[in-house]
Amino acid sequence: RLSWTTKAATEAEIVAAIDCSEHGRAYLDGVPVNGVPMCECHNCYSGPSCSVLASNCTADATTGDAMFLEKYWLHHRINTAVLESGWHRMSYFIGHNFMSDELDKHIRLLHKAVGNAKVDDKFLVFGNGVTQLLNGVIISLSPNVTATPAAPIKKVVAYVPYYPVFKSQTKFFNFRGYEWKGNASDYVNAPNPKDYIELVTSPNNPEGLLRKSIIKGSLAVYDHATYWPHYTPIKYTSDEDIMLFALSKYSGHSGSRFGWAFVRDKAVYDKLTTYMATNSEGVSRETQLRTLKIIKEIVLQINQHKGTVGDFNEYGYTTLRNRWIKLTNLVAQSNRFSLQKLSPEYCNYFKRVRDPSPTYGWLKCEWKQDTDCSAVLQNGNILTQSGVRFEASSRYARLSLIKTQDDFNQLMERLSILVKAKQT
Ligand SMILES: C=C(NCc1c(COP(=O)(O)O)cnc(C)c1O)C(=O)O
Repeated sequence: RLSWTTKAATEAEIVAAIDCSEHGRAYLDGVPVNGVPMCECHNCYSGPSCSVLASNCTADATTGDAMFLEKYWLHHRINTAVLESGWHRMSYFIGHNFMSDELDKHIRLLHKAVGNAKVDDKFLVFGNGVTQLLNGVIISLSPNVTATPAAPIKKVVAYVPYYPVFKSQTKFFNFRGYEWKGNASDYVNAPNPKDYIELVTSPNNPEGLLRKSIIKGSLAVYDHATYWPHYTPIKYTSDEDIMLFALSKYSGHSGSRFGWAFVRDKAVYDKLTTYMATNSEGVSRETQLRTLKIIKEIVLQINQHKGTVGDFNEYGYTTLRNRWIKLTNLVAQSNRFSLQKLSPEYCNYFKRVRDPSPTYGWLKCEWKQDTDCSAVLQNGNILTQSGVRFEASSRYARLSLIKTQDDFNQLMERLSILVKAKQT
């Protein structure tokens, strides 16, 4: 018989039952109205229960907020709810280097079940998202210019188009041991490749192609934020010196701020754990508990229901594949736009050829006068990220395909008007 947990469980179920018309959500920590957390509505919706749809509202396809996975967690609510006591892990200390041993174990089990990364011979470091680990890894690979003033500083590069945070974060922290040096393709034949920290995103953000390092011998950091079956065929088990993974992209829990790094080299591991201790004393213990719960459910469903929609990976892939089919069919109706070319390929996880299901549409404006694609789309009430942010041409714009169903529907409605327009 439950006792002290009844109140918390009851509160959680009352809030979960608040009707937001499927166009929003109420949360335990939401702003209360008459003592009840208010509905937080999806884009274009408003009103106490998110039932009012603004006419001609602007679609927002800017962020990689993987809310398309929310429905899976609603279906799997029994195995993934976490009730946390008021005294849960109050101490600074947990497991090893501020990391839960149990979570370490289950992350490794997850990769073995999916087959996307070789993990047995590598150290594992948790971070507050890949966002925190990225700077941690760059600093860990760079010289301490105070201790070793003669050591050459590292040149941080990425092959265009690349994830804009690589440049903005590296320039923001501006540590003396490294500097941002731009497009990796400018240094392919560098005489001193070990001086280069090459950020390799695979699959790449924005267009979703699998990538490998292009500077032979560089210190390559593989950002595998989307190297999961939702987004790409698992063509090989990645076995790189440094590999980064993001819970935000895999399970959709961007708000939990959890990422992890597999590191082959012990010295780099030690520097990275020192960075994590110095920067934030590790990752919130609440987040580690929540992440463990989510990953345990994913592994359980893979073991019990692989290949059905009960399998998280199948659910994610099927949902995104359907969206990609709708988008490509719409864009094909005119010569105004084109999308990245992706082909069906064999996937080692699904053990079959699977269709493309990328995270983003990498849209090109083909009409001569449409030189600023993001502006063309904004004039059509669609917000996107301009190709310029990725150091690509302004003729490109990135469309996020992973937000809520409402977001995707609004994107498609607005885009179909632009597709049907006649060239003047
Ligand atoms: C949210 C977006 N990107 C997330 C992202 C991240 C962020 O991961 P976090 O674990 O959420 O911090 C890291 N690396 C790549 C290649 C990414 O695409 C975006 O591109 O809109």
